[in-house]
Amino acid sequence: MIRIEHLHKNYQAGKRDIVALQDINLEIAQGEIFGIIGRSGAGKSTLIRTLNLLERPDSGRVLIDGEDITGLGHDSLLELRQHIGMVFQHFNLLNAKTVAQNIDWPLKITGRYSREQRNRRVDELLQLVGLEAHRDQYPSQLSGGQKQRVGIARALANSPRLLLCDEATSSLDPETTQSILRLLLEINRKLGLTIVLITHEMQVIRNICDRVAVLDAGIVVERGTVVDTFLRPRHAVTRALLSESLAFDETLAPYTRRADGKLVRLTYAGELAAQPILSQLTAATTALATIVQGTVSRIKDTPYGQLLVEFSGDEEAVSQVLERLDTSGIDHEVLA
Ligand SMILES: Nc1ncnc2c1ncn2[C@@H]1O[C@H](COP(=O)(O)OP(=O)(O)OP(=O)(O)O)[C@@H](O)[C@H]1O
Repeated sequence: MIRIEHLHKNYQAGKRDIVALQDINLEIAQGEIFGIIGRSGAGKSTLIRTLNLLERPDSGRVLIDGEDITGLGHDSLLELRQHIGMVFQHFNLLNAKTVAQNIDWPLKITGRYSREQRNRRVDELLQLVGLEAHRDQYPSQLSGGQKQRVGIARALANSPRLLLCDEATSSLDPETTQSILRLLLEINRKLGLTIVLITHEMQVIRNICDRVAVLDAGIVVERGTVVDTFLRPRHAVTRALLSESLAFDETLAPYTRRADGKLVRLTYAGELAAQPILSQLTAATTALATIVQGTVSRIKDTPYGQLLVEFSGDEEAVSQVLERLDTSGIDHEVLA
């Protein structure tokens, strides 16, 4: 649906040339939620803004449904932007207008609809984002989460093909973030809408994205399904962003290790997460399994586990467990 080819973008800051994007190549499929994550200054905003040409790349192409949008003239670009909704970190609402008027605004400026048609559409959108009771309030009377719901309804007004979210939850508290993420997921599923979002929070990616690209200094350093990227991060930047992932915490060892066994990191996902894997690995042996550290949780709809386990006891029994691990389908690494 979206193809980004050899995208480059530099900024000029005085005499300095700042490279914001370097040879970005990405494909984003129809109906998926695609996340772009990176540290501050990585180029995320620049990249997402090239998808509706709020930012013009210096070279490269952005194809949406096969059409190269970088070649569009002024009128075609305005037309295109009606089909690409955008949600902003700071909401960007019109403060002198009510909730309903804010949502109506993009409908009104097309000049295509009667007042009655617009009212009907605004009612539908208010219902979709759960703000029926706030129709006639002003942005100053709303919470951050409610403001973002208005922002989302407004972005959806013209039934876009694509929704861009620029740090849509970064100004919200964790609970409100979750409710906005649930809303985005619901919209994606109900409307089959493609969503591209940028964030610096892995939590956002983990909760709703299907695939992710990790951006660093204007370069895509890693990309893949969220499950794969989270459970098997390859690049140091991804590992650093994954602060919640299971880095071995040295300070735990004296408390939780028996210190005479093999310390093994186990990573598994999907059906394996519902299996009694430790019992199966040690069954009919005298080996003991001690959990040193661990997480069992989910990435979007995929359950997973990451455990640090010490297998101890009789040497032969421990070897037998390690052999079983090799044929188990569980990713594992013997650490000590
Ligand atoms: N208008 C501009 N003029 C000059 N430099 C810019 C401009 N906009 C962005 N930059 C620079 O380009 C690089 C990428 O910026 P960008 O805002 O895309 O990163 P980001 O990943 O979105 O960062 P943040 O998470 O802090 O918003 C940074 O070095 C930034 O300072």
